[in-house]
Amino acid sequence: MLQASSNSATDLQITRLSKQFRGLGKEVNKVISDFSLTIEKGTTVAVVGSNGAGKSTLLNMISGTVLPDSGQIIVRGRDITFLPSWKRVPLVRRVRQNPQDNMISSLTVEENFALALSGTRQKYRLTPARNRAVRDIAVHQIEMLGMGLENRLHVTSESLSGGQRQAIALAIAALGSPAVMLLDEHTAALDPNSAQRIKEVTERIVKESGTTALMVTHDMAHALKHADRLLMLHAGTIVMDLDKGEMQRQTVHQISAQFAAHAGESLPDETMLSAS
Ligand SMILES: Nc1ncnc2c1ncn2[C@@H]1O[C@H](COP(=O)(O)OP(=O)(O)OP(=O)(O)O)[C@@H](O)[C@H]1O
Repeated sequence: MLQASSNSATDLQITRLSKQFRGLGKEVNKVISDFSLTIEKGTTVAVVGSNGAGKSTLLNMISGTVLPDSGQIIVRGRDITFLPSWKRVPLVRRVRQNPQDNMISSLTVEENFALALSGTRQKYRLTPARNRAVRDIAVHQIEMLGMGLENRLHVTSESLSGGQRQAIALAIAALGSPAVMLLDEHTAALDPNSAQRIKEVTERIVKESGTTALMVTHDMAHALKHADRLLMLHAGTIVMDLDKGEMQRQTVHQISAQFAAHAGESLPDETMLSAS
């Protein structure tokens, strides 16, 4: 495996990444074009933008479910650009929008932990579910959530609410403090109260595990409150990149007006809804 050089303060370094898809009529859709990004260790970066801007495709390439046409992705100094997704597990974790996609519904919470733990050693199997050490780790992770879910280790994940599942998914994603956590609209499918709870839990989990988070969201208020940096995407490129100071100095409407000036179109209604 190629060991790429990168700054030790950098968790994620993307260089000149491009991806295009071909339609049935062979028309080419350039989804991500010449995309470069460097993220400092422990930073939470929110990614917002137009519909179809390429946000999910970007996360897919970092998690390895889609391979880029060109460019390079380096995580903690390791070139993962073409590494199979399962081999990225120790470095990159993802929490998806739909709670059902984050755990195996028919397995208990403890078994889901066991599976995830064996995956970090790249040998997926359930045997460790009977292991006391797995239980201790699961309890420790669940305690971090502060939601009183410690007594739910032996229920199947399908019997948990959507918010409880997303919370457990975050605790599983934080196992072993991965370099990068990808949060893919992970509160979008929840009712407002659960979404608010999960946003707070996310901030705690991300900070406690010292991980770098890349958080795709259509919730502008969430992005401004919880992120250290805001990237705004349009047509596969970054049209705005604001640090915390710049995010705090401007109103949501100023940011949105700047986006419209750069992108030639307004942010989607659902993005502004949360901030109005
Ligand atoms: N596997 C695929 N095959 C063909 N086209 C794809 C594929 N995946 C994504 N696309 C196209 O790439 C473009 C970007 O899609 P993507 O899902 O990355 O956007 P997004 O920014 O996440 O959008 P949204 O905010 O609406 O979820 C869209 O035009 C989409 O149709």
